Amino acid sequence: MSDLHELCYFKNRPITREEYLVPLKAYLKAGIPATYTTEEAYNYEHGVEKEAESNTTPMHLICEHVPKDLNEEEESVVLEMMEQLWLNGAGWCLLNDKQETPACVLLRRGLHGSKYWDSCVDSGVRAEVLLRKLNDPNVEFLDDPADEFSEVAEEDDVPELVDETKLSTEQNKESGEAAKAVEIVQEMYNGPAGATDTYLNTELEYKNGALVTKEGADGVMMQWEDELMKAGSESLFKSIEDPNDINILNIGFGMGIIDTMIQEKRPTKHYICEAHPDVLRKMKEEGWYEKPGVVVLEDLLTKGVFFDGIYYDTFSEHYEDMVNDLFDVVVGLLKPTGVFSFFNGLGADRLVCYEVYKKVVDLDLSNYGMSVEFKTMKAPVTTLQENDDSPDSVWKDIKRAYWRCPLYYHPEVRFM
Ligand SMILES: C[S@@+](CC[C@H](N)C(=O)[O-])C[C@H]1O[C@@H](n2cnc3c(N)ncnc32)[C@H](O)[C@@H]1O
Repeated sequence: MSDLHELCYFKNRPITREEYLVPLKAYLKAGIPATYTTEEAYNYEHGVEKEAESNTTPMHLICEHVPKDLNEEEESVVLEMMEQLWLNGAGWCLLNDKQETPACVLLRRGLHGSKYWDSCVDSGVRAEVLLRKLNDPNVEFLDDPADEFSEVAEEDDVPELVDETKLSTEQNKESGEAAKAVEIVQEMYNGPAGATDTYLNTELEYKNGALVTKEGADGVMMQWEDELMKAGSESLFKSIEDPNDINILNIGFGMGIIDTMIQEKRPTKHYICEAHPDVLRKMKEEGWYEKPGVVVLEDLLTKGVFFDGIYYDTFSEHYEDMVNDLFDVVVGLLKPTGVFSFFNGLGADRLVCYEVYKKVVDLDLSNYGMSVEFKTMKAPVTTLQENDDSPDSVWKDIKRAYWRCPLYYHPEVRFM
């Protein structure tokens, strides 16, 4: 084990700047990467050449060993140690041998919501926002960023944010671990199916309280989400401009759960946008095309109608689609008093990713002059991994669980 790792076990108390922060900074300055793993240290010491499969980083060790009874002073030293590691490119979503990110370790130890947890989430948000910028074709890189990196690293008086951004950029570009982390995150956020075109050409079936793809058994919609849909339908009727002229739009019919709830509230007009032929067939069979006030749109056309409430819950679409296309549409179609809500499954494979995306979506919406409020709800325990083998697990016969969080953050979005 390296000295850097040794430090992260917090064997000596009290935790002071001199004993912990100062050496940590020195190791990093001497060139030990913030992503140096215990597996790499082991392989080095034992002459193993094979690349390790897991990544237990110093950040994992800190999250695993930070004592729970720290006083304020000690806590601030630990937080500064974490900041130093983030600043030097520690990965917020690298996985240890238990497939845990550093924040997952905190969660397991009952430290969800602690300052250490917030530090992990904030680092994730910065990394995600930066990643977006790096992928933006309009961003130009000036000169050779490697030169800039070494200059910046040596200047102590450079403002922190600038410093961190440049360091992280380099880390993301140069480190294999960071690239792997990016892959993991993208996989997490991309949801159960990749592309809309493929999805629309995939046969679906309604089976055992779920809408699934016929061959792959991907869950498109499941009955256990009804409480979440209830919260969605309530939100849509919260800011009605004229009670005699209520217009609601739902994008994505699925099992018609939210649409049935919307119907019970008798809006003047209820637009439903749905694209999949098998779902449209089901809607015809169930008489949705003939219901008074219901307008079925097979494509999201602008009809000169403005909505009191818009709900969005589709399948196989990526977060980028929401930011790049949907938010434009919402801004154009929502009444100034209206409420927009959506099925919030962004990053729901793990709580830390879910909370990172909660912040990212807030930042993105603010660019549209909108703000989001989240109401915390409990998600059914049968969705959690530890219940996978129980007979009432909702994931029985479903290829891939798309929900693993104990909480659901129900979003309500309004113009600021
Ligand atoms: C998760 S389900 C919606 C479930 C619905 N909220 C409910 O309460 O039952 C997603 C639905 O969105 C539909 N969908 C997928 N892509 C779409 C698109 N581009 N436009 C409209 N609907 C789409 C799918 O066919 C599917 O019926």
